[in-house]
Amino acid sequence: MSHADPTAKRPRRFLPAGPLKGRIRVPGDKSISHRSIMLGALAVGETRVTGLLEGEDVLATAAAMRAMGATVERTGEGAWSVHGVGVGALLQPAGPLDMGNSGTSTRLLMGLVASHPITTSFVGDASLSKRPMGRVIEPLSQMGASFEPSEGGRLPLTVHGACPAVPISYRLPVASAQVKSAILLAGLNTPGITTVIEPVPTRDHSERMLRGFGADLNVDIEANGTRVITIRGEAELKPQTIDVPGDPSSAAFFLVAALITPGSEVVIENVGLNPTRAGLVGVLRQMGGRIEELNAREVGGEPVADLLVKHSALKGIEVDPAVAPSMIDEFPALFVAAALADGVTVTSGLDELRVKESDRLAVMATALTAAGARIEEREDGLVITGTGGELLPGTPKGNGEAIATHLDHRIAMSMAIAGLASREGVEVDDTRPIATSFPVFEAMLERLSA
Ligand SMILES: O=C(O)C1=C[C@@H](OP(=O)(O)O)[C@@H](O)[C@H](O)C1
Ligand SMILES: C=C(OP(=O)(O)O)C(=O)O
Repeated sequence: MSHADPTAKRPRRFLPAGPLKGRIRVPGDKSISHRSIMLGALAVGETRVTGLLEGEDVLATAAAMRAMGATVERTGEGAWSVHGVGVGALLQPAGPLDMGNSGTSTRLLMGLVASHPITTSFVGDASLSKRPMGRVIEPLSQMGASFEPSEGGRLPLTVHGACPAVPISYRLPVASAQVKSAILLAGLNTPGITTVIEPVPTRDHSERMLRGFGADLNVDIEANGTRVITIRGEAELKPQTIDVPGDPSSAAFFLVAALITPGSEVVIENVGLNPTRAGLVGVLRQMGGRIEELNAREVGGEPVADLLVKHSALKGIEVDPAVAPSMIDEFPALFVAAALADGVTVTSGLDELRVKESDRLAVMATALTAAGARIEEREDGLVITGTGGELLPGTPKGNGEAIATHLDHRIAMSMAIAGLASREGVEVDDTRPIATSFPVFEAMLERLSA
């Protein structure tokens, strides 16, 4: 019997490795997985999902939808069946909804609850409890819901849904798919037409999937690129069969790992390449990364391809801030690529990275510096002077101590791949958060470098 303390951190040293070779298939897209369960839970009848990401964040969404009356069952590996209750028929959960580490679950479900006759509390881990919820509280309050948040608009918080809610027209003050989606989901059970005006486009899975489930949703694109999204409420959703494409945000770690590890050649199969998500591939190519798209096709209404990636001599570039929303979760991995490139990489327009699972600008600056990189942290981005080769610990600021990951899965995985290109390895203080989005990450990394 194991006496290991389940609450203890799980540190690990990621060692330099030989070339990465082989084919992998990363788990299903996290954003699409959350939405499959939420929308399935609102449709009348059975929605079947394959390729669902079975990470902790998505399991938190599944548990919450169950607590509000839907039947959500696992029928096989990545195969799930959801019997929905119908829009407007979510039930009052018996206790607080535990969102774990997941911002997407929290903000989207706050939207759903906001237009149902439900009062419930949302709780989460230490990381999630620091993240700003005011950005959804504001529009959802305009729709009639009321909120009792903790100080600073944070979790734990209680939502009192409004039924009927009031349709609004809301211009997004931050480029956030979570805020957009929260309003659209609230709009599903709101009489009349709810409008979201999106000056900077963000991932559009909610729009695609709501339409796929039969919602009356329309997107107009103005001459300046602003997107005006309208949804007619009191909708009836029809159950769907969904095949979830591989997550480009998970593929990102292996793209970068193969690019920076000499001799590597890897095929990552079935990667979602929705243009609102695929920014990293273009940026890595601009840096000289050899990435080919093979077998381009459509899966679950999303563009998908197999990516062939080979070790490449990367060079530093200035990253156009306009691409940021289409690769927002991939910056920690990009920073690793930049730390090993030849020359300087400048990033800007990344204020949103400061309110993710951790402050990803500060935490990656500290982590990469400790691993031997040269980083200048600015208000809205990092300036990284690449080594053009490997990371050498023991630089003046590096202290060889374990990298602090601050309950952030993407920091842990980014620094794990930085270890591949280091002379002495990189020690990550806690690998547990990886399970939120990519439970098989470590096994996949071992298989490719074996
Ligand atoms: O809508 C989504 O599924 C997500 C939107 C993004 O967050 P923001 O909306 O806060 O940018 C992203 O960082 C997150 O991982 C998933
Ligand atoms: C920001 C992320 O997720 P969330 O906001 O759902 O916690 C992420 O996965 O990088």
